[in-house]
Amino acid sequence: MENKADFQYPHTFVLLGASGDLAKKKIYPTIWYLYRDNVLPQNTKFIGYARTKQTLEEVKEKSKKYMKVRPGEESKFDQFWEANDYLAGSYDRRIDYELLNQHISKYEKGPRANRIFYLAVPPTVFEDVTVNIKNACIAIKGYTRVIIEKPFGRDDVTSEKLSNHLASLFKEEQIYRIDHYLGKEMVQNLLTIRFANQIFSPSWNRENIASILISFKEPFGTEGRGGYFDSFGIIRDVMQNHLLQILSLVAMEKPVTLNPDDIRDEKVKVLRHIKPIELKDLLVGQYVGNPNGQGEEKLGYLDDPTVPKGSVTPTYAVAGIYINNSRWQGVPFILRCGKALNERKAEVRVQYKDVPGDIFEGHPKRNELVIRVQPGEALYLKMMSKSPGMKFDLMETELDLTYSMRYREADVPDAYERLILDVFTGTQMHFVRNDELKEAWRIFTPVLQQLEEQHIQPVPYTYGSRGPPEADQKLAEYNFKYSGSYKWQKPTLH
Ligand SMILES: NC(=O)C1=CN([C@@H]2O[C@H](COP(=O)(O)OP(=O)(O)OC[C@H]3O[C@@H](n4cnc5c(N)ncnc54)[C@H](OP(=O)(O)O)[C@@H]3O)[C@@H](O)[C@H]2O)C=CC1
Ligand SMILES: O=C1O[C@H](COP(=O)(O)O)[C@@H](O)[C@H](O)[C@H]1O
Repeated sequence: MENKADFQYPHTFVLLGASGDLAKKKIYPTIWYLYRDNVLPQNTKFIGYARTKQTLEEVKEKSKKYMKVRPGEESKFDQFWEANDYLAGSYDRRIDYELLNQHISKYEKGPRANRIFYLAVPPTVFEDVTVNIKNACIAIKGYTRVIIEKPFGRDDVTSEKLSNHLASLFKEEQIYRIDHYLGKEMVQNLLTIRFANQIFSPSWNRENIASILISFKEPFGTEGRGGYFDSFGIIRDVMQNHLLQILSLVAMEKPVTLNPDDIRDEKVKVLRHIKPIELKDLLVGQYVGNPNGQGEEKLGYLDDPTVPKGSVTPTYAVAGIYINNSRWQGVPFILRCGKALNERKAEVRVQYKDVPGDIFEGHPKRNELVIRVQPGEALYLKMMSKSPGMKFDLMETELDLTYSMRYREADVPDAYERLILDVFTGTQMHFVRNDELKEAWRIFTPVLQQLEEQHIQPVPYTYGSRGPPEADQKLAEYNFKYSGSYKWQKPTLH
């Protein structure tokens, strides 16, 4: 870790947008867990900043219900809030940031002091906030780092404008672009699975792999908050960032070292081998209410009063992507994501080719390596085996690494905990670099424009279903075979 030596000095973590939803639901709980677990620099001050005039006690009241406090941790929880302050101020007036600067400076005794700014603010105030941080709040005795959340623009042009703006204020190493999927255990494990196992490396290519499905499913819709979602849609919300990031980790070449820039160089390289997606590569859907469902399930996307009438914004999408390099040419990477589906699930399915020259009557099913990101981290390899006993039958089975069974004591931290700690230690391995972002928009912008300009009608699917039936046809077109015969024998404990 780069900056552990710095941990002896004062640090200030400024949460801009401290009155908002993300702050109360995610960021306050995360900094509390990091504080509780004693992994942050001892002398860290947390300052919430937002326009709302409120006391720290009110901030605490609003976020308390999202923060787990286990028995025996009550006094530590009180200490955490003692390390907090709240300051009300505008986002656009320099004078308010000068006051913020004075406030931070009070805690910065000694030769060195570092500052981290977390921007949990809407994109509309983004430029004002960053300019004012630069003009009035830069650390003079240590580093200044800024953490930013998506959306990083809504197409190539707006994203580049934002990147240029940021680049005019900060060096790339000061900017931490969060894609919280990069903080998830199994996404971080991809590098290890791929490059620390000789068994996978030689078969990870077009000679052996038929297709790769990278999938995100969520069992709830927009639930009255579709107004924001409608201007983005599922492709910008999930596919262009989370799923494409996973794709680049699954497909990239081995980096020279584990240095963050070596890894990100390889991620960019693989993205550069992908042509912009075309309409023919895409299927989009939008959920409709389920008349037999309960509560929210009865409501379709267009029933959400915050969604414009007749909106064609996709809430579901499948895209087939080809990587035009010698490892992957001809292998479809299928990205699939949707809201209001039958389950919460994010996973990667690496489907191997059919066994050539089959000698078995039962016909072997394809091997499939499943990397389940959530819920319940797991890695399992579906394979064929002889059925135990006198018979000589083929049987589908699996090598199963289910984390909850194998690592009972392990505490898998939340993505945000890892990522915020990474900012303190200065490791950018799990953050999105400017050139990765540029490539991601290059791949998706043309098709997003075509969807909007041609007003492409999404295929309807029912709330709580697996998505539009047409999506399975699309998967089959991209050489993803579902046999439907696999039965998982859930292990029983002895
Ligand atoms: N360690 C563990 O926890 C393990 C758990 N299991 C569990 O066993 C169960 C089955 O294993 P799994 O690998 O999912 O194997 P299956 O081959 O049974 O299912 C794979 C997935 O295919 C999708 N599917 C269903 N119908 C179709 C269709 N008509 N066309 C295309 N795809 C379809 C479903 O996901 P979707 O709707 O997303 O398309 C399904 O989850 C799962 O619940 C799995 O979690 C298995 C092994 C280990
Ligand atoms: O970035 C986003 O991710 C969430 C899903 O995150 P998860 O960690 O719960 O899987 C999604 O609900 C949201 O629409 C999207 O913006």
